[in-house]
Amino acid sequence: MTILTKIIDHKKTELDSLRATEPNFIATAKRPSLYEQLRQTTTVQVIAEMKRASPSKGDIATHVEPVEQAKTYAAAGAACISVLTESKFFKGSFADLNAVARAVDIPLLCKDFIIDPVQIDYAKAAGASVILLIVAALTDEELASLYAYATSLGLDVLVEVHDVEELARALKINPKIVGVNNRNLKTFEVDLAQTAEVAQHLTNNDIVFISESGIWGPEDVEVVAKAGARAVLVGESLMRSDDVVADLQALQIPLTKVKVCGLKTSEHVEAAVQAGADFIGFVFAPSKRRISVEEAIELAKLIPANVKKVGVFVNEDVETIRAIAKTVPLDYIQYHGDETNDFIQQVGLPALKAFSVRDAEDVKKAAAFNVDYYLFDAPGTDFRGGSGHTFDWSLVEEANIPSSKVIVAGGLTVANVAEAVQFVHPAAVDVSSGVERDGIKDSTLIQAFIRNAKGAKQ
Ligand SMILES: O=C(O)c1ccccc1N[C@@H]1O[C@H](COP(=O)(O)O)[C@@H](O)[C@H]1O
Repeated sequence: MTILTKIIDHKKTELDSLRATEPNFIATAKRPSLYEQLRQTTTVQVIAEMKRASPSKGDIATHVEPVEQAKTYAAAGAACISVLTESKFFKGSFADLNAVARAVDIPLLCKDFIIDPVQIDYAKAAGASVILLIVAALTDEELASLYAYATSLGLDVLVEVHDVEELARALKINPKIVGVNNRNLKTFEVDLAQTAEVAQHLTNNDIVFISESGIWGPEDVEVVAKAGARAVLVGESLMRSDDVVADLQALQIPLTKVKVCGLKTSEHVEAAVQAGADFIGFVFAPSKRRISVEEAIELAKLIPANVKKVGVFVNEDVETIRAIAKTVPLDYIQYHGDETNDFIQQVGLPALKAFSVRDAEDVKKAAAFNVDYYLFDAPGTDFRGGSGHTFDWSLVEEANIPSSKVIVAGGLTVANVAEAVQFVHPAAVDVSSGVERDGIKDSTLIQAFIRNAKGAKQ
C-alpha cells in the first residue's frame, strides 16, 4: 500500500462526519483570481505553504503559528497562501484555513486530498479561493465532476500531476492551472526534472503552469522557470526558514519581458499573447512589416490590457503619432529614427527610444534621453530596423542605463535569446525577423522564443 492510498483510505473515513454537520466558519472577503494573477506576472510567483508536518518528513515546524506565518508570507509578496487542512498526516485543519483567511486577502489554496464535493464545500466555507485536485488520487470521472463542482462555486482549481500520463488525463478537463508535483506521492522521491519532462507536453499557453515540491532556493526556481513554470509552490523550505521574507523574495526571480514586433495577422497576435508576450509591436514606419492604422485597430482588439501595444515610428511628425496612438490605441511609442529627446517630450506619450549600435559612442547617446525604455538594436539595412543582425552586446554596459529600462533587439532568435539575456540582463528582449520563416511570422517560433527568453537565467 502506498502512502497516497493510505491517505485516501483515511479520507474516506472522515467524509460521513463532514456530511453530518454544516460547515461553520466565519465568512471572509472575496479574493482575486489566482489564475489571472499568475498570467500577469513579471517575476516567478510563490505559492507559500503553511505546512506543519508531512508523511515523508514527520514534524517540520509544529511551533509555527499559521496566522503570523500567513501575514509574513503575504508581506513578502506571496501570490497565494496554501494551507494544509489534512489533519492525520500533515497536522493541518480547516480551522487553520479559516484563521488564515481572516488574516490575509490574497488567493488562498485549500491543500488537501479532495475526493468528495463535501470537502469542497468546507474549503469554500472556510475561505479558500483555490482547491487542489490530485490526478493520482482520482478516477477520470471523479476528477471531471469535482472540477466542475469547484468551478461552479467560483473556485480556482490547481490540478496536480506528477508525470506525462497524469497530464494527459488532466488535459481532458481543460484545466486553467496545472501543477507538476516534483514529488512522487507513491515513493516520496523528489526530482525537479519532472517539471521539464511534463512541460514538454504542455503546449496550451492558456494554462498557467506551476512547479511544486523540492524548491529550496533561487537555483531551483531557475531550473523550473527554464522549463516554463511561472510559479512555485513551496512549503518545507519556508517553514524551516529563519528569514522567511528574504528567502521568499529570493524565489521571485525576474522573468524577462518579451516584445514581438512587426505582427500583421490575428493568428500571430493571438499566438504571441497566448505564449506570454508582454509587448506587441505594430510597425507604422517604412518596412515590409508595415501595417495600416485600420489593420492595427482590428488587431489591437485581440490584445488584453496587460499586454502593451507598441507603435513603431521612424521620423514621423508629432500629430500623426498622437493621432495613431489615440485611435489604435497604443500604450507606447517606439522611436526608431533620428528623433531627439525634445521631440519625444513634445509628443508626450510613454516611449521606447531605439539606438543603432555600432560602437560605444552610439550607446552613450542614450544618456541624453528621458524615456521609459532604451532599446539597443543593430543598425538597419533596407529599413531602420528589423535587419536580423546582432550587435556587440558588451557595449550596452557603456550606456550606463539601469537594466530595468534596457531592451535588447537585433538578430535575436530562439537559439541566441537566452545568451543575450544572460549577458545583458535586460528588462526585455525584442524580436522581429528571428521569429519568421521565409519572411513570414511563425507561431511555433514565437512560442519557442518567448519560452527561451523567459526561461533564461537573468
Ligand atoms: O521590424 C521592422 O521591420 C522595423 C522597421 C523599422 C523600424 C524598426 C523595425 N523593427 C525593429 O527592429 C528591431 C529588431 O529586429 P530584428 O529582430 O533584428 O528583425 C526591433 O526593435 C523591432 O522593433
